Amino acid sequence: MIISIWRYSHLALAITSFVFVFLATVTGIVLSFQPISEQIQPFKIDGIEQLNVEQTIATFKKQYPEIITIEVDANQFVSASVITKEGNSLNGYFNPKTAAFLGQKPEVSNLFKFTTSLHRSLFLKGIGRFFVGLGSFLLFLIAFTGAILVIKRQSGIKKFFAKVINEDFAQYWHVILGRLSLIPIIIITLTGVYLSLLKFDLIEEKKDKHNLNFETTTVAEIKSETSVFETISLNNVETLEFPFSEDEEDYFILKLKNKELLVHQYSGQVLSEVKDPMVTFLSNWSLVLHTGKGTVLWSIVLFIACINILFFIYSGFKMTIDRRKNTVIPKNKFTKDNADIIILVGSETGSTYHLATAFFKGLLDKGNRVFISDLNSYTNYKNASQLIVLTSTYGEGEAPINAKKFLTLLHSVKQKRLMHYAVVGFGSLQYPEYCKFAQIVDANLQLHPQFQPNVELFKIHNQSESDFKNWARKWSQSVDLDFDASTLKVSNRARKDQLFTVVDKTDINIDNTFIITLKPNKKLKFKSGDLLSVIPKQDKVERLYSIGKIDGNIVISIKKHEFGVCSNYLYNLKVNTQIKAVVKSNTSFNIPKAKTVQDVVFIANGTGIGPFLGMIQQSKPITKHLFWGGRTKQSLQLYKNTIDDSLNNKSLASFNMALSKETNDKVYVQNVVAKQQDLIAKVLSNNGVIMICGSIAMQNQVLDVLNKITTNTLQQPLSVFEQNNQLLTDCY
Ligand SMILES: Cc1cc2nc3c(=O)[nH]c(=O)nc-3n(C[C@H](O)[C@H](O)[C@H](O)COP(=O)(O)O)c2cc1C
Repeated sequence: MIISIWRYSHLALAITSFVFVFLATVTGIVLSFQPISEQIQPFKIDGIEQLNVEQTIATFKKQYPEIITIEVDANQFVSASVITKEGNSLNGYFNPKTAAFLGQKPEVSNLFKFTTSLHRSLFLKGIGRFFVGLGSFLLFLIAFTGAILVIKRQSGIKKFFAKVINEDFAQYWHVILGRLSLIPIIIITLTGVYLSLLKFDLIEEKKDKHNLNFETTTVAEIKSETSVFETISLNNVETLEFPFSEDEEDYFILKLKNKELLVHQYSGQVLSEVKDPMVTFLSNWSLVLHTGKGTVLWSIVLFIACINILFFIYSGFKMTIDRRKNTVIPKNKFTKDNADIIILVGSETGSTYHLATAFFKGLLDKGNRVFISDLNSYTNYKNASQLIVLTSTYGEGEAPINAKKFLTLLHSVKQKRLMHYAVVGFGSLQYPEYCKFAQIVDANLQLHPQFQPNVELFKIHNQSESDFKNWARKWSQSVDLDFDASTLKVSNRARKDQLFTVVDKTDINIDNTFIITLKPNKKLKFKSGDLLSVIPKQDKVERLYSIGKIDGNIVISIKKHEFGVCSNYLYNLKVNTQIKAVVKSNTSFNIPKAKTVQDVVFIANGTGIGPFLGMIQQSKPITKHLFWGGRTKQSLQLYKNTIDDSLNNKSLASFNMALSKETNDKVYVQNVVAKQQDLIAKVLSNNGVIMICGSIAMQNQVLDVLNKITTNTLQQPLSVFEQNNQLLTDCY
């Protein structure tokens, strides 16, 4: 709940201040170039810190009979106002070492003038200034609430800069850039607020007055001490006003960075010194920090910070819109009390709702009485016999936002009927506490007297649709429901189709199978085991194909079904034509990293070999073994060259084949796996991985065989290796 307060505050502040922040940022980007454009002008003389004021006055006096002022600006350019020997007045930049005139002060460009007005007051004078000041304060609050959100997300201030897992572009960069530009943004906003308060006289700059009379100046002339001008280097000067006349009561006014001195014009003694109040010190620093005046480096930091603010506006709103789009609970047809099946969803950013909704609709379509809600709405259900919990995990193994109250409710709400339950955890293997909250929910339901499990806790990495369909299949079998999980229609999240060119397509073989090779038209990152999503125009239903990557192309092995809409569509594509599709990453079925795993066993039947065709060719220092089941020797022809090449160049260590229609004794892939139990046991005990792709029927048979092998030879059930992520499946 707490995190939601901070998130809503962050969002509410962003929405209310959007216009001002946007305008201030865009103008800020333009204005950050002003100090840079000033610094590149040719008026800077190196080494002015080695000159003292005495020397400078002497140099100027040699050249000009009368000097009115000398100034040193934030860029360390020296300007002066003098009268020449010819009696002309000369104003502009000078070389303090020679008193030579360098040029007139250039006019501030119209672009900077215009942008400054817009930045300061939106051309609305006082009221505009007020709103800009307010906008600056709101941006400070946004940065502050953002920092709190990062602390919460990272589970503590100490982990503020710890690694962030990249699951979503907008979210990842919002956090990464937010952390990096937090300090500059806080500085920009606080100095902005300070400067506004100054403008409205809400902060008063009370300067002390000099205490000087004629007697002081006369006494000063008598004492012969060294001139103060000799002790002050020129770069510390802001302005030096020369005496109005030669009368001894007229003096120099020397404005330094932190004080003002009145200096006797003949003796060089300090007649009076007034220190700047704290307010002036802060005002000067605020101006420098807010505008970058005089420093190219800080101007660049300000520029980058402004660009980041624009990115935060984009990524922040994108995340909000995505979240809103995602977290729509579908309309219930049945009430909680007249439904038989209750689906409760736990989700932080809404992704789980896609699969939950598809499942809910699939069950409804089959005439089931289903009710869906979020986990925080858990209550008693009069007629329901099945509870399904679909929940993600957040923070460090914590409940997502709409599930925080669930565990308390579970123990306080009295459930009159005995219910069967199933829990599906959605998470990411990149987090150490993988699907932890689902585990906690499952453990609590196990201990609850009113609940009985019907399938084991099921964990899903990266919202894998195929894994979810596998679970849905298992669950529907366990409750004896006529439900075809493969027909679940999952809505397409902001689908961005890409173009692919058909570069090769084989004829169909004896089993009506063919291989299609597609080349992405644009550079695309993908791996063998990822999924190609195709939506044929005819029925607009998404199909997912496991892909292999060979020479940067996508290779798919497809069985052409007589009335199969998508398989016929793909088969009828001609070489060099283009198709629209999307590659979906499927990290739970990519070949593991060679660092962690040394041996991998691939098991497939039929077209399930597709992703493995890419994997066996990869030249990773992993020992790879392939088991494949087909019907006849001819069935192998499609894949033979790739397998032979891989065996020849040793990227594949062994190949075991089972042919079910070649001889009378039907041999299936699970039979050849059973014969290689030593290899399987060695791979699993060596922390290796087994990957299975193909039909569900084959998967079930293979899992039985594997379980026997692990139980007999390693004295552990297969589930132990499954929990250890040593068993990866992608079956349909
Ligand atoms: C900040 C953050 C923390 C996460 N922590 C975990 C975690 O501890 N364990 C885990 O398995 N997944 C974790 N995840 C991954 C999410 O559970 C996963 O992305 C899930 O699919 C999100 O589903 P949802 O959008 O429905 O909440 C985390 C994600 C984020 C952004």
